[in-house]
Amino acid sequence: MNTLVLKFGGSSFRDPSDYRKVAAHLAERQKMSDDKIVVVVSAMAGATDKLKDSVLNINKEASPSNLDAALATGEMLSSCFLEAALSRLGISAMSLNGYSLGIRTDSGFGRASVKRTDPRTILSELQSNDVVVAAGAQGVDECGKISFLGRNSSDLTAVIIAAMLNADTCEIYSDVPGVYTADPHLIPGAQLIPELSYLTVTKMSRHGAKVLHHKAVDYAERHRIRVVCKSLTSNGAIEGTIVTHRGCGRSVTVARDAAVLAFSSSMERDSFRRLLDRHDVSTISLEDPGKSKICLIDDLEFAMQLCARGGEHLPQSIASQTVVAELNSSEFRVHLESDYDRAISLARQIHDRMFPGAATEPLGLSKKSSAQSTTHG
Ligand SMILES: Nc1ncnc2c1ncn2[C@@H]1O[C@H](COP(=O)(O)OP(=O)(O)O)[C@@H](O)[C@H]1O
Ligand SMILES: N[C@@H](CC(=O)OP(=O)(O)O)C(=O)O
Repeated sequence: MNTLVLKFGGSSFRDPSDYRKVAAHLAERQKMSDDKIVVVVSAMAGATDKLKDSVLNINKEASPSNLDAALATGEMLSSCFLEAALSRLGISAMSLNGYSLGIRTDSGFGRASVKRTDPRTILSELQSNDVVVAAGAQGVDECGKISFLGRNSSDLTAVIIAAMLNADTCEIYSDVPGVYTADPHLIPGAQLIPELSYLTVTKMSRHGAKVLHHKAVDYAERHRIRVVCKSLTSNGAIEGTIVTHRGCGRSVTVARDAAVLAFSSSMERDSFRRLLDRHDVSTISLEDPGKSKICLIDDLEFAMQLCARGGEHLPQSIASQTVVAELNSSEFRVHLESDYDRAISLARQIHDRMFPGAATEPLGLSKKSSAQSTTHG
């Protein structure tokens, strides 16, 4: 049995009517082949943040496992909505969530790591249904507690399921058709990159390009899965970028609200960085002579917990900055800017320099209105 694995992120579900649009697309796909479909969904846009705020408003010290159980409900609900939209079209569909998906994790709540996978439940549901709808970003730990794989990790769920089912391709749908030379919502003239290597996309993602999660790209590379980025439009699906072993693009990335941690010595910084590396927390190094800084674009809370548990020296200061990174050939040049608008104009200047003559109007809406310069990464 051949199975198609597709993923629709929160950007595809801004309104409840979007579930019907996605269901209609799946119905079309079904008509085109006899393949079964597994579709991974994220929570509706903004839902995960709302759930997190709600729990923390009730108890700002809610336990990580309590938070995970709450956040996972965003994807659970989304999968039920899509099941409803599919059955309305007469398509037999079953939604599965972390309790039944066959994804076992450790108990690292908040950013749990996958330990093993078991395709039996999905396969058995595919025997009696045409479509399985899987709630993204979740699994269960060895005690059967729900665990969240991390923010934006539904991409990872999709790739894990593709690997479980021996699918050779995983299609990731979002509100842009693929990976661009910069965020097309921020940078006029950002260009779609038709083919990119896993390594390049991972680097872009680790520096703030949200479109694909770096852990998903790593997993896809290890399991030889081709990732295809797509977008659903009123004229059907547009295929933008194929991620394989080929293609290295130049690009500019922007990461807002990154945490810049300053240590009193480079030894303390390096020791902290090694600790983060062991726990797979991405860091951006900043060549800043004498200042011993390191930058995290997310996972600050988790990093500080590791720091406390590991008896490491706490950073002397933590500042919030926007990181603008330019990827040229194999090197990153990193700029820090405390003012977001200035960071955006810097990113635009860099992009104009990289791609002279490309600048036009930004694609669609500008989501958000915007740098000491250091090298690296
Ligand atoms: N280089 C890039 N190429 C394409 N999109 C990018 C890039 N950098 C940032 N983005 C942003 O990634 C967004 C899509 O990712 P995301 O919001 O996580 O989608 P989803 O919710 O569907 O997973 C786009 O709307 C775009 O603003
Ligand atoms: N909803 C979760 C998981 C996710 O992957 O979302 P998205 O596919 O919209 O990036 C989050 O926001 O963290």
